[in-house]
Amino acid sequence: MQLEVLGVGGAGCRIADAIRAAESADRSFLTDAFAFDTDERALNGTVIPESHRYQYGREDGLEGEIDRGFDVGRERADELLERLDRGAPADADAFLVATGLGGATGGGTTPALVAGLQRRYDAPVYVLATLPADREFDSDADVARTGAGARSRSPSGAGSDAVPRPNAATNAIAAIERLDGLASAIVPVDNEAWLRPGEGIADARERCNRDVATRVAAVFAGGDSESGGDGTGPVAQNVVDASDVDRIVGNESAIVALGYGDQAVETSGSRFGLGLVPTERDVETSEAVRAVETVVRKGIRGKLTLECDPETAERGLLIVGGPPAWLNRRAIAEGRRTLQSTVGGSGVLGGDAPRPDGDAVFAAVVLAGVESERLEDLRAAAERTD
Ligand SMILES: Nc1nc2c(ncn2[C@@H]2O[C@H](COP(=O)(O)OP(=O)(O)OP(=O)(O)O)[C@@H](O)[C@H]2O)c(=O)[nH]1
Repeated sequence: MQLEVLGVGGAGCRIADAIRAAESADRSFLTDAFAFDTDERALNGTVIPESHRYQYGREDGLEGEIDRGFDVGRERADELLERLDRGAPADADAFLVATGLGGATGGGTTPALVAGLQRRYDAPVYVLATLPADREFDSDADVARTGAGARSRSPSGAGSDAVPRPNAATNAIAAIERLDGLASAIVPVDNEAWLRPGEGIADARERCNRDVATRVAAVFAGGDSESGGDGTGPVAQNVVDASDVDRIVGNESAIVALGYGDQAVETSGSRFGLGLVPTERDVETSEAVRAVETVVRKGIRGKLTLECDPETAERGLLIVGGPPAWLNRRAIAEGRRTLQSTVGGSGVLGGDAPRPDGDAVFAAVVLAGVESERLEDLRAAAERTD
C-alpha cells in the first residue's frame, strides 16, 4: 500500500525521517514524506528533501502553550496542505500524521491538519502521536538521573527536548481530545514506557524513532502483492492491503497499539552457502514453526507502542514476514488463531510478507480499540496541573 507521511513539530519530523529511512529501496510504501515545523533548526536536522520541508508560524516558539498552538494550526493548516501538491497525495491509500504530544507545535497543528486532510481526500488519516514521559513534567519522576544533571548532559542539538515541559500532560490530553472524532485512528507511542531509567528524550529518541519506524514499515509495507517491487519476487499468499488495515483500525478514532517481534534466521550467507537462497526443504519444519511461534508471541505479548492489555482490543491484524522458506503456513494460521483468541472478537485479519533478502522472521501486530491506563494516568496528571 502507499502511505503519505506528514511529520509535524520536532518529534513528528524526526519520526517521519525515521519512517523514510525504514523504507527499503526495493519495497516502497511511501508516496511522500513531509516535515512541517515552526523551528527551522529542527527542520534542517532531518534528511527529508528541502522541497518537502516547510517552516511555518513563529520562529520564536509558542512557549509550550497549546491554545496558541491550536490557533496557529487553524491559521496555517491550509498553507501546509498546499505543500502536499509538491508530491502525489492523491495516490495515497492512507495518510499518517506523525507528531509529538506534550509541546505546542505538533499537538497544536495536528488537529487542524487532520481535519483538512479529511476534507480534501478520501483516504483515511491516521495519527501517530508520542505521549510525554512523566519525567518531562514531573520533577519527582525518575529522579535517578534525570533532572538538571541529565538536562545539562544533553547534546547541544537537543533543543527544546532538554527543557522540562510542565504543561506536557495537559497539552497531550488537550490534543488527544481534539483528535477524537477527527482522526481515523490514533496510534499513541508512550515515551514513558520506551525510555530507560535515567534517560532523557534526546538520549533515547533515535532508538525509539527507529523502533517505531520498523513497526510502521512492517504494517504498511506489509505483504505487497509485488513483493519484489518490480513484480518478480515471491508473492504473499495473503496480501494485507490498505482496505484490510482500514477494516481493522476503523474510522472512529480508535486507540491502536502496535506490537512487533523478530528473530534472526539462517539464510543463504550462513548455513546454505553463499548466494544460495534456502528452499523450504532446506529449513526444518519444526525450526520454521518455532520461529513463527516465537515472533507472534513477542508481537502480541512483547513491548507495545502503548502499554495495554491485548485482551481489551476489539480487532487485530497479524502480518508474519521473512525469507519465504521460513514462512510456515500452518504456523502463521495458528498465530492468527492465537491473536483471535486474544482479542476475543471476530475482527482479526492476517497476512504474510515474503522478504527474499531478509535475514529475520518477524511479526507485526495491530491491536485496535484498546483501553490503556496510561491515557487515564496522563489525564489525571493534567487535572492536577490545571
Ligand atoms: N519518541 C520521540 N518523542 C519525542 C521526540 N522529540 C520529542 N519527543 C516528545 O514529543 C514531545 C513534543 O516535543 P516536540 O515535538 O519537540 O515539540 P513541538 O511539537 O515541536 O512543540 P514546541 O517545542 O512546543 O514548539 C516531547 O514532550 C517529547 O515527549 C523524538 O524524537 N522521539
